[in-house]
Amino acid sequence: MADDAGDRTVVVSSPGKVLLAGGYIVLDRKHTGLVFGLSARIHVLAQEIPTSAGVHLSEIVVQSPQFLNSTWRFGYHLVEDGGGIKVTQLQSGTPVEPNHFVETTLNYVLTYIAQVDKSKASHGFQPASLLVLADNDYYSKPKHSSSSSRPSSSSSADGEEAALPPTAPLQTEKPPRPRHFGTTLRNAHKTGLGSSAAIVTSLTAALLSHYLPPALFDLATPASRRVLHNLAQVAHCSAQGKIGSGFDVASAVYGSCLYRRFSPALLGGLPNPGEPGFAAALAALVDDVDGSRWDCEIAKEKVGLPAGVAIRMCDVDCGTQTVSMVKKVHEWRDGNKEAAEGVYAGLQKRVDELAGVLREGKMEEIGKVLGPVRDIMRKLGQDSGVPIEPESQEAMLNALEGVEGVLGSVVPGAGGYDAAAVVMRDDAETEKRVRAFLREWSGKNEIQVRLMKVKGETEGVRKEDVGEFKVWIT
Ligand SMILES: Nc1ncnc2c1ncn2[C@@H]1O[C@H](COP(=O)(O)OP(=O)(O)O)[C@@H](O)[C@H]1O
Ligand SMILES: C[C@@](O)(CCOP(=O)(O)OP(=O)(O)O)CC(=O)O
Repeated sequence: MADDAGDRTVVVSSPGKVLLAGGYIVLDRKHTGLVFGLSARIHVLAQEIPTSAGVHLSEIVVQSPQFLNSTWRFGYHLVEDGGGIKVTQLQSGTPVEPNHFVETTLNYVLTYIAQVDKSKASHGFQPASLLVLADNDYYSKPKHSSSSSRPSSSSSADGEEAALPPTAPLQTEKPPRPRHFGTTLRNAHKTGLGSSAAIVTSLTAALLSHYLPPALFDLATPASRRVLHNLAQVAHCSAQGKIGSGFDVASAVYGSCLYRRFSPALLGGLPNPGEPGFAAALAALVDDVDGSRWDCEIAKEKVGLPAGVAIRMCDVDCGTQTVSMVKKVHEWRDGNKEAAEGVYAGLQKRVDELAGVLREGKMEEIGKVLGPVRDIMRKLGQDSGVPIEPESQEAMLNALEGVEGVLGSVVPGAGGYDAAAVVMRDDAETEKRVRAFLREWSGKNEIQVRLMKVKGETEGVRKEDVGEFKVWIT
């Protein structure tokens, strides 16, 4: 193991997101969306893998100890003709399902690192272990589990302990104890907080911080955060099939902001990983030395939250397909240009108003601007034949808005059946009333809705104190 191994151990975390207003319109560069970061974070701990003298290992291992069968081992090689670093998932023992977002991120980030630090291209990468720890709100509690604790060894009938590192996590307070969900990642029920953007961002930041010297990458500097943003956007877009506006990666890096997307054409000329010229083209795009390529706007100063007000998320026990919803809305927009322009401009006006009201702390006006946001989203859904604010959500939100302390509500992001955002007074009494309301509503209706712990928060990516994660360090 290298002498400076201790210094290379790093923990980075990024927040989840809620697009409070601006769904669909934010896909168009003419418009903006109001996005808040969330207190639920995904942490990635990067550390060297210690090797015995004489043993040569060239592996990068990514593990998600909260899920079954979630250790991904990768070998890597340098591709000729400037094709960059390509990783290959290694299988041994029980076959492990590929993790497309992780694999894609490794291809992009290792290529970038080898391009800016030539010693990596010639001498290779020291083996590294990357541990992913997601705050529990990213996934619904497994139905059979009664408490927040990780299963004990004795309760492990299905081999889930095998996914855990040798030193078990025992911390109770900070950071919150990560739950084992007792399932594979594929079968986990996501709550829609933006896990892929947060993991791609944290993994990218952890790899850059772990492998590059501070002179080349230091998360504390605006220049490095720009590199992180650009690289994470490119990797996430590639893994996602270039369909999103990138608001989720922007908020994972910068936290809450009014977001205007980058031109989709920006990524058009980039070869795929492994293709000739990929490495140089990627580094040029990410570094964007003259600042001419990345035209996204991330306005943090336009976003705020009045003291005593919280944005809270409700998890609704139903699924929603963002991609097919976007496709249908776009079909409607393309066939009804004039009407769509009116609806989009109307929503933009409300997005700006909402940002202004929240920023200026006008608590009493929050409901007055969120109401019209809901009306426009509902109408957009009706016009395009997409359940953006379906009747079941409409009825629930209308009733929820009658609970004392609730200032307004909205179906966030693309809308649909799976989530609701509530802007409410940030006190225990309001929380109690909201929980009681949701319990009663779930009892009387055929949906299960629950208030999650997560709250809107303004901070983006950050380095964490490694000492708080020492039980995970091997
Ligand atoms: N804890 C985790 N560990 C490893 N990969 C994860 C984790 N959570 C999410 N991912 C990655 O993100 C993908 C989920 O992305 P996606 O379906 O777009 O959901 P979301 O809307 O939450 O971003 C997973 O398939 C996996 O590749
Ligand atoms: C439609 C959108 O404008 C907003 C979607 O927001 P969600 O928060 O619903 O997104 P997912 O987490 O991917 O389901 C698409 C976009 O801007 O990427």
